[in-house]
Amino acid sequence: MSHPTRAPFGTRLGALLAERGRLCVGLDPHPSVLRDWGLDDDVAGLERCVRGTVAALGDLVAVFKPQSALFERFGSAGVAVLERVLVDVAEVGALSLLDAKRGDIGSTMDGYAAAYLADGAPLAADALTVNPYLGLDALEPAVAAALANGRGLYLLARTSNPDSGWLQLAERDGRSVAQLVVDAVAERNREALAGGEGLGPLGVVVGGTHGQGSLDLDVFNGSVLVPGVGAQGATLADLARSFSRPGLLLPTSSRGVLAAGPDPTGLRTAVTALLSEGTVLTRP
Ligand SMILES: O=C(O)c1cc(=O)[nH]c(=O)n1[C@@H]1O[C@H](COP(=O)(O)O)[C@@H](O)[C@H]1O
Repeated sequence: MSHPTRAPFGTRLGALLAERGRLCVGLDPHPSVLRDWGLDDDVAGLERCVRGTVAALGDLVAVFKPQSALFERFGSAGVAVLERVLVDVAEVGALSLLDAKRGDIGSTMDGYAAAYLADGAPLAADALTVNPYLGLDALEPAVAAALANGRGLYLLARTSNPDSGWLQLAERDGRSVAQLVVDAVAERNREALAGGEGLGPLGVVVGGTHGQGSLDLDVFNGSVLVPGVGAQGATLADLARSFSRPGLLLPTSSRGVLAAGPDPTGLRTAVTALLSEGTVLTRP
């Protein structure tokens, strides 16, 4: 059942991507980013960087992805900035994807679902990255909360780090572990969509550094978040060549975009260039 006042996540995402273009900007306020912006590596610097980025790009970008770790490193004061920037993202009409990669046994996952996916929670986001490698049963509370509240989840499938294949390309019955995640997500989306068209509420993460590789996305019915664009070396043209269905992709770049700051015009120029480059991702 969807939240009465909020359309399903896939519907909201699809509409916004059609309007603004297919790009997610990661809010990863590393010490090096703050230094390059001429800011101190403290809570005031953190706040200037992330809120300044959303203020500069809020009308251009469909999705912002704050990286929780880089706020948590300042303790409760950093988490307060995360709360504030989640509100900023909502106020500019973009979607927030909180990158916290949560995953724990089901009873604890209830707690994470209450923290990030419940209406009224201070850290509630439109979507959350989650780690399925404890087993899909463990994620059930998050799936239930997301579906009930018109929010989304992105499950890690094939991550961008160099050795992710060590686990994620191991095979069971001829399918890679990453493929098992993709197929399980597609099945849940089919149930959630109940015969309807469009994107389901659950997405997967596939690193752009590896490309599609042996993954089969032919019948996938959700958003595919693709990190690794920019600082990790992938380009949107690479993605268009590598993926059989580039129209499913949500490329995300953090340091690659933030490097153009702090000047708002510089940030907007960098994002406008990526959005126009992103038109190569047109196949459905
Ligand atoms: O889930 C993610 O966003 C993610 C998955 C993955 O496989 N690789 C990956 O880099 N990420 C995140 O995407 C961001 C990449 O940042 P940049 O390399 O600066 O663009 C970081 O916040 C990572 O934690």
